[in-house]
Amino acid sequence: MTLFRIKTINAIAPEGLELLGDEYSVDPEDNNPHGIVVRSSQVDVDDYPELLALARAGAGVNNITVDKATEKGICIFNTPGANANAVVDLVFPMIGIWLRNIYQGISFCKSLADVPPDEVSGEVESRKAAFRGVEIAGKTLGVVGLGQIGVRLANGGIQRFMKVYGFDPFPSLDNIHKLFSEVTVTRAMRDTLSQADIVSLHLPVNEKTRGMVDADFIAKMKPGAILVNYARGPIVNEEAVLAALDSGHLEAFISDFPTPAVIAHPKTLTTPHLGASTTESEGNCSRMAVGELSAYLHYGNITHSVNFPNIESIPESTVQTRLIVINKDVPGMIAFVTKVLGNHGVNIVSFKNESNGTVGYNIIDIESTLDQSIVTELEANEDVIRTRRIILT
Ligand SMILES: NC(=O)C1=CN([C@@H]2O[C@H](COP(=O)(O)OP(=O)(O)OC[C@H]3O[C@@H](n4cnc5c(N)ncnc54)[C@H](O)[C@@H]3O)[C@@H](O)[C@H]2O)C=CC1
Ligand SMILES: O=C(O)C(=O)COP(=O)(O)O
Repeated sequence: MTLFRIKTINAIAPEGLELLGDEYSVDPEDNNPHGIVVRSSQVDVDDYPELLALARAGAGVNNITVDKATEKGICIFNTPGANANAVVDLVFPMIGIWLRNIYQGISFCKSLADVPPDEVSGEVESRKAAFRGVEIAGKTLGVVGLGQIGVRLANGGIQRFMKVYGFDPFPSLDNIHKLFSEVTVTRAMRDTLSQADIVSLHLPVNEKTRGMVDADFIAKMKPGAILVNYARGPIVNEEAVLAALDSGHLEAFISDFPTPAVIAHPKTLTTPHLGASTTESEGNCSRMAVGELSAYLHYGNITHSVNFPNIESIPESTVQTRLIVINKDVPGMIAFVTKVLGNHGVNIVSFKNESNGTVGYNIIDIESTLDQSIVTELEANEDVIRTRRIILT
């Protein structure tokens, strides 16, 4: 029997979707789903009246109306780290392609297709000097954003015999502990920018970071440095970057977010948002997104939400009803919920609460059924955003 309808948007790897059992329907055409799994397409949660949760199979959630989702009690997940390796695995080769003139070298070889066979090797040896490059080893890498990707990139730089500096204004201890000791973490961004031959961006786009890489940012970089953007296009002020390429202050701009002006500039290399596009990463993201979504739909448990607090509770076998109360994070809500339930003689087996400063989330286990009238009474409180009754069998 179908309990939950899931809509997929974009190509979601089957490895994850296959984990969903018979209680789920999965349909890209579903227009009224309980859950959505999406990659980079835009999603406005207003379009889905019964939506309970959405899982972004990936890192960035700038394509989702997260604030509206919070107001409506819709939980938004992402999959931290699941595609981080894929990004790092592309950024280093792209730097190498620029530094070693590989793109031009490959084009040159292609141009030899019609040269008589006995002349090819002579052409190669006489003209290869034009493609001489420089090495990654010994260069200084500056990583802006030491999250899942930034930490792996910084460590990868050390493994490639680079000097590595990194900056993050809100570093998570988990990530910082994974950094190799050789990486220098600077307290100010300018101290990373001023040291680096190559600056790589690995931070989310949001109202604070949109346009962050402007003329001032670039002026703090070393003359002749290379800028790499595998984070998001709008973090970079394109006009400022193009001007710096023209003046020579930047040697090159390598980006996953092509625009006509960037593609047209001779000092750029672009890829079509390919950072996470590997078989491994797509499988990881799909499995993780589906796991998060199904734990939420079935039990109301939360891991890796970007707008709700993390919370997990395993129900006792005697529990019949799990009541979820999502409320604004204001004082007195636990007392309110327990009072309403107590007034109706409802015996609570377990009450778990977590909050994140915006949303309070309560998992209340009950050994009986729960009348709709009691739920209605809870919902009448203007600080209650949403409730769910999950029937456990
Ligand atoms: N090109 C692609 O296909 C992909 C792009 N991305 C992009 O990369 C971003 C980072 O991904 P993850 O490392 O997985 O995320 P993450 O959340 O683990 O790390 C992001 C880090 O950026 C830091 N940060 C926030 N504001 C900052 C600022 N103003 N300056 C410096 N650091 C700042 C945060 O404190 C955090 O440590 C994503 O938000 C997404 O936009 C992620 C995956 C694939
Ligand atoms: O995870 C991210 O933030 C990405 O940018 C990856 O996007 P994608 O899932 O490849 O469309």
